[in-house]
Amino acid sequence: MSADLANVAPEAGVAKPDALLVADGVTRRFGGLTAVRVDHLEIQRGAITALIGPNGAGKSTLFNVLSGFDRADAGSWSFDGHDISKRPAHRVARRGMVRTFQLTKTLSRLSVMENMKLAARHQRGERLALAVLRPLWRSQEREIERRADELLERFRLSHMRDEYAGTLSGGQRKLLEMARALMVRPTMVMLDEPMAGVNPALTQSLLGHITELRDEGMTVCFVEHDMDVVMGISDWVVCMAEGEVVAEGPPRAIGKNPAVIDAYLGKQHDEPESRPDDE
Ligand SMILES: Nc1ncnc2c1ncn2[C@@H]1O[C@H](COP(=O)(O)OP(=O)(O)OP(=O)(O)O)[C@@H](O)[C@H]1O
Repeated sequence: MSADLANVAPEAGVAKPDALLVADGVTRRFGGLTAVRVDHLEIQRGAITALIGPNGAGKSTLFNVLSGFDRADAGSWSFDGHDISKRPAHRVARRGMVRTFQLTKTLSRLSVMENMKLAARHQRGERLALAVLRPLWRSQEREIERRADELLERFRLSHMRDEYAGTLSGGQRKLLEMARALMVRPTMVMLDEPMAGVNPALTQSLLGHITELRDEGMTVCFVEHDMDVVMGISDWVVCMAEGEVVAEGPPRAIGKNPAVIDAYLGKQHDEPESRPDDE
């Protein structure tokens, strides 16, 4: 664990010594269902934070809201001291916070390189620039391509550069998702289940890439179901259940936290079905 987090109390909503992202009162409702109601959450700069919790806990919804891909019904959140609540995704990305997305059908029909270029344009929100600054755009295009090649090399996808993204294996897709997110040199990446559908050989490689990003100073927050992965690479773990943050702590302690056990097994797990006194 990074030394900075060593003295942080393992409590839901606890303050961090150097918080990059700070969220308050974030609520997202879908009809009658409150998918997210996070009172307070801080994400430590330069650390790997895992977001865990049972299915339907609200993890992806929280990611979507914080990164500007979904709207909140209430709440505010700041990134590096700047209020980014209610900002669209490309403005959040411009501030330095980017989330990964699974490759959609449309993206599968584009080449790996086209995917990389598209990520840069979308994250920068360049529609206006395209219309107004064509000459500048051409030189930007070259810079984008140079950056893309650099990242494809780093993630060992150079040989797939001109292939359709749809032909990539599950693990290669995850690498491409990560590479796409890095096109705009973010300070924080939010990875949604980066290991899902990845074979064990590539899992190691992906884990290596994630810790490498942290070691280079990037802040990483990821949603993950695989506890071995969580234990293996996170500096801090946040557990959600029914929309709320119910526990936080270092990975070695989180599995023993009663609130985490309750979240996964249901509160009734420690209540015997019938007590001897009842008889
Ligand atoms: N667009 C939507 N419309 C209606 N309900 C939604 C929508 N998105 C999410 N929900 C509901 O909000 C709740 C939280 O979902 P969310 O996907 O955020 O959970 P999660 O923790 O990411 O789950 P999982 O681990 O299964 O991906 C769920 O009950 C889900 O059905």
